[in-house]
Amino acid sequence: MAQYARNAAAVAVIRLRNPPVNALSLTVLQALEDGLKRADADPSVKAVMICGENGKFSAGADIQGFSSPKRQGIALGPLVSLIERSEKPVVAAIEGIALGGGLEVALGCHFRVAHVQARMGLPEVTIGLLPGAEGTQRLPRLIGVPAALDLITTGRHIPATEALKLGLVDEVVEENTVEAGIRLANKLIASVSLENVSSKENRELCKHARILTGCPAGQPLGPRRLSLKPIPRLPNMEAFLSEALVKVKKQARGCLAPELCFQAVKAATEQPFADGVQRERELFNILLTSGQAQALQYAFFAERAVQRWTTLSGASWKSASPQPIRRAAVIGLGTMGRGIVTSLVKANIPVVALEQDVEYLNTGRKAVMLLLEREAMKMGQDAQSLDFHNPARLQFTVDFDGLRDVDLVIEAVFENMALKKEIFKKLSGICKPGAFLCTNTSALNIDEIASATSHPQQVIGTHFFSPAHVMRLLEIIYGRHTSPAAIATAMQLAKAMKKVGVVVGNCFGFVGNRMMFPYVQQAVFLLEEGSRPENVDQVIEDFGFKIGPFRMSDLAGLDVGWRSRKGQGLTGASLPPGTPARQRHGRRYSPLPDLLCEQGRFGQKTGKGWYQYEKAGGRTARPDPWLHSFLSEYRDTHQIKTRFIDQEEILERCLFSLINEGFNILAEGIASGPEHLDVIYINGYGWPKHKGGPMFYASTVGLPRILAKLQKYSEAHPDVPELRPSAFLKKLVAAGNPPLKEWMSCSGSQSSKL
Ligand SMILES: CC(C)(COP(=O)(O)OP(=O)(O)OC[C@H]1O[C@@H](n2cnc3c(N)ncnc32)[C@H](O)[C@@H]1OP(=O)(O)O)[C@@H](O)C(=O)NCCC(=O)NCCSC(=O)C[C@@H](O)CCCCCCCCCCCCC(=O)O
Repeated sequence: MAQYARNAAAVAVIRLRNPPVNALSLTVLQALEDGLKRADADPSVKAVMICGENGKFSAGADIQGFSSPKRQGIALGPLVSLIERSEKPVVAAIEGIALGGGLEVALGCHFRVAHVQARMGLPEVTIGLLPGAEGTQRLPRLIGVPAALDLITTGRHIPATEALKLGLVDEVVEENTVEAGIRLANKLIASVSLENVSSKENRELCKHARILTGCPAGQPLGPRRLSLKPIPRLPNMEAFLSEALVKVKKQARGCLAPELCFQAVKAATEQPFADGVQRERELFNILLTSGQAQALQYAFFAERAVQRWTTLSGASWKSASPQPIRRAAVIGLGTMGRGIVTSLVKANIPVVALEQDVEYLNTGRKAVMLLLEREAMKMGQDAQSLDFHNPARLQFTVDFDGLRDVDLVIEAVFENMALKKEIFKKLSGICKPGAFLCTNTSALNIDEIASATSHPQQVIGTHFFSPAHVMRLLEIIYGRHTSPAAIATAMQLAKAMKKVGVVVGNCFGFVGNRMMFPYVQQAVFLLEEGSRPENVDQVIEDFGFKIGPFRMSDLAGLDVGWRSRKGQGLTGASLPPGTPARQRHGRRYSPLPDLLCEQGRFGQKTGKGWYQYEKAGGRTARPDPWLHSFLSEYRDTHQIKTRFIDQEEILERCLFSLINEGFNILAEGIASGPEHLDVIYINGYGWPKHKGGPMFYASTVGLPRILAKLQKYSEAHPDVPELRPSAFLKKLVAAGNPPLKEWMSCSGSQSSKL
């Protein structure tokens, strides 16, 4: 709702109230409209101030409402117009946040005062929409087309100081914003009512109010009504807009909202306000019904739902308390360790960074300092807080004794079980008993690592993604003995590092890599059967992935998987003589990646892999004629009949096998809901967010179709168990293809939090 109050000095205060973020539900909108009408009808009210409860103006329209079947009721756009038309000055007092529809309400007000720590923005684009309450028409009139286009197409939040520079707010205050808003409202009242009074003091007050408001005498509000303002012209508007469109399209990678945001702002430059608003509405409705908005809004809530973690044994976020991390340590300063140290420093956690010897330490130290300097450059003034040259904040050592008093250690050494166990044994003897011992591993067994310590309840997996200071995902893996406090602490740490932590169970590859395995496997099988790396990558990139499986493999290095397969006895010296080239343990196996590695083709780092590069370390992938003839010879050698494989088959075999593994993971309780898998894939594996993640995508394709396709491919490839439909998928189809939020109630495992 919105609370209406009168203060003694003729200012009506309307306070938006809908905890926790004062989202503009229909009830809030109705109360806001009632408040405005009441203030208008009361002759003793001379000005209105709108603010939000609990130090937050508003996070915008209630996102839940967009997916509710009943969307009738008062619309926000007309309400913003109503505010703007008011004959009594309306002031917005912005504290905390004014986002989306919240900022649009503020744009309807005649004056805006913001607290210095407030943040503002129009993030609708990030949930697949555009500012649909006339914001695409008012904002460019206020701050100009380039700045408005930037805010609307990126959805970025800006601090109050930047808003002041842009002219988005009139005043930034450090003190109580509501009081400042009332003070301004009182000055405005004085400006209106004292116009014709001739005392010197009143004339001064009037002058002050006019300077403050920029309103000429006798027309106190006209120029403050943004709908009446012309769009600030650019000398080269057309050229500017064409360039901007190219940029927006490039960054959107198949997501509709940025381009439609652009179109709405373009309409503001070409049409009168009312027509622009009409265009905004049309474009808004296209987005609202596009499916992408639904996917992006699902992703928004999924990211919040995974914060409410549970484990198979019933531990959960409700009962577990995170422990404070006053000091942390990182072991190993390779690529991952450097990124992890950087993330911790940025989170203001003092760090001890440890390497095995002085040479490695010096190399690692240089690399970390370089990363931190780059981060500091990006942060500008705020960088002072990093203070990373201070040894109390960041210390480098080769001495394990330096780890005695840390609260948490993140081991980030080479992916080798024996080495990790040796380190954990050492840590167990050195660290204080309450210290949490985290292992950065992408696949290894957490329980086995924990078995090397005397307090396995403190051991937990923290799977960072490369580059660790950039990637948002942190897969948090609990073992058999991991304590709820360790999970809660790791989740808290993820938040401090501005990452999204997802709690999952312990199995080979955990969630992300376990689902990735069948996807990559299918991609390689497709090469055997007739595709080329560039065909497969193109299909996957057209779907919206940032990078296809072969470009990805070249980037990560083919040697990583090769080492792991050698370790598993799938290739290399330990392979029993007589093992068929294309079969392991009775299943289909492709030795293609091993053969490339044997040729020294490790990907970008060697200048050759699935593609060729301009040089070792080069980044521009070009199709490689050598690889094409190598594939032909390989097919001849193994008498594989080549066929044309269409895009549909490429997409389905890669994605449906990945999704199928997702259903197995859910059935086993390794993740407690489909939203966990989706958050992992969006934030760690480049799954296009506007397709909602693999499990959401499955729900949009329809589970019966996924099942039928898997059955078809499985019959064609009986030696590929990953294509055999998961029992849980079959169960869901038999249960009538229930909506995603009901899946877990059919699993016999835990329930989804969505
Ligand atoms: C606000 C935040 C920055 C806060 O972050 P923080 O980390 O502090 O906290 P959380 O993110 O965990 O959030 C706490 C809590 O609040 C929930 N929540 C947050 N924002 C919203 C919201 N806007 N709506 C609902 N719920 C919200 C969140 O889920 C958490 O809940 P939990 O249960 O997990 O505790 C951060 O939350 C944030 O960034 N929020 C989103 C901000 C945003 O995107 N705002 C834009 C919203 S969309 C909008 O405003 C649209 C407008 O332009 C108006 C459009 C006009 C509408 C017209 C509609 C007409 C439709 C009819 C068309 C007819 C055609 C037809 O029928 O076919």
